[in-house]
Amino acid sequence: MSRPEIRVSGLHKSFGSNEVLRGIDLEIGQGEVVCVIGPSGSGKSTLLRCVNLLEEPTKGQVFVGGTELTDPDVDIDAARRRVGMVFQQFNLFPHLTVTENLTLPQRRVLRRGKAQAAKVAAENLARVGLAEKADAYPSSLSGGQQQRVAIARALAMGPEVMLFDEPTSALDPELVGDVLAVMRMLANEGMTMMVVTHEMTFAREVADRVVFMDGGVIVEDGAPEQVIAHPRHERTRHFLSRLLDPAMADVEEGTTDQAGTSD
Ligand SMILES: Nc1ncnc2c1ncn2[C@@H]1O[C@H](COP(=O)(O)OP(=O)(O)OP(=O)(O)O)[C@@H](O)[C@H]1O
Repeated sequence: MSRPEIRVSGLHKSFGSNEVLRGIDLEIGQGEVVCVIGPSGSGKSTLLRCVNLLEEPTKGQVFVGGTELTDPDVDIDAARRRVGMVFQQFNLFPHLTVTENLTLPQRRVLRRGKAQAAKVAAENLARVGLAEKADAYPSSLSGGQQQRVAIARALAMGPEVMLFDEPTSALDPELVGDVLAVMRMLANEGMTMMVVTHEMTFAREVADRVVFMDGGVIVEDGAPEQVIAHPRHERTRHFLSRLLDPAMADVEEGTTDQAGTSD
């Protein structure tokens, strides 16, 4: 692997007595795309949130581009700017235009001048295929377009790595493809990406590695074909069989009705 762009070492996170991350070690190389999968509550979001210090780890270290973000002496705001984050919800300001949604954080956080911020906004809107929506308000856009604006907003801050937390799970199925296409483009451009997703086609086709988490630990970490098609661990196999065939979950949990259908 090239120099790790993201390195997580001995990471623990507890909320009160609930130990959510129980010793995570993970390295992601420059330009690598890693998809993180796992059951609900396994700690995937908490791991992402620890990588950009939206959550403070209880123990362990996080490095991005060689800088330790968990070093108490580090300039936390500067360090955090190196990490772009895209959430399930788009979190756009409804009263601002698309361009203003992109310029505001640049001006407030990076102290960019108005013209420079507008130029960077325009470049990144073009990058996600939304140049013609520059003056629109978020409410006039589809969910997929709003998520692409959220991606452009993160890119406009010039991050070294991008984290995606279930970026398509709030979208209608027909809108998912456009967002995944933008993520695929970023991967092809060499962006280092960590993506929590259950989009298995994306994981198979775009990811360099798939990491399976369960119970706050990494159970399996390998090439997509290996983890998805030939999982080594029973826990991974069980999760994937339920994910790829949701009807199985109903059968196992006894929720299938007597006629054999479920709703
Ligand atoms: N801010 C918080 N305060 C208290 N508990 C939290 C907090 N954030 C997460 N947790 C708990 O941590 C555990 C793991 O949550 P997390 O969201 O990381 O899991 P996940 O694998 O991303 O799940 P999902 O797929 O449902 O999003 C859950 O039990 C959750 O309730």
